[in-house]
Amino acid sequence: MGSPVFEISKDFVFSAAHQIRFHGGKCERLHGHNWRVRVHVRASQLNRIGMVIDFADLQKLVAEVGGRFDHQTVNEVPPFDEVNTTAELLARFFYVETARRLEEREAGRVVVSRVEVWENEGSLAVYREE
Ligand SMILES: Nc1nc2c(c(=O)[nH]1)N=C([C@H](O)[C@H](O)COP(=O)(O)OP(=O)(O)OP(=O)(O)O)CN2
Ligand SMILES: [Zn+2]
Repeated sequence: MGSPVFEISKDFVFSAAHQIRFHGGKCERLHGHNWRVRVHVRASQLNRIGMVIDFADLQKLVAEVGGRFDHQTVNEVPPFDEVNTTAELLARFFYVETARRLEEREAGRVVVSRVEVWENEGSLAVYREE
């Protein structure tokens, strides 16, 4: 039998405007999305009450990372004043920032496994590290 892995995820939704620099098409013009960010985290060992981490605590962590974007122009919010605002790069940002906070809180017991970012119902980018 393989070693056990538990995984949970939490969604965070924000509404914001952006434009994709150098796109060369319509997405270079300012437009908006209701972005959905799904952060998946995993652990081999559950906490003392049988959770990877409480959904509510994960929600707080992800909201700390993503709250800065809500009802803003993403291109004006660092680091996206210098980094392009693609779903791929937003996914990487949520991954790195959530991973840092989880490490501080859980000392390595819980790690981010992947981050999914939807720009709309049919357009998804995934970031993970191998
Ligand atoms: N690989 C990526 N491609 C595109 C990105 C991206 O982040 N990564 N982003 C965009 C634009 O932000 C655009 O607003 C979204 O594109 P799209 O999903 O094509 O949106 P539409 O509303 O035009 O989609 P339809 O399903 O065709 O209506 C572009 N590409
Ligand atoms: Zn867009």
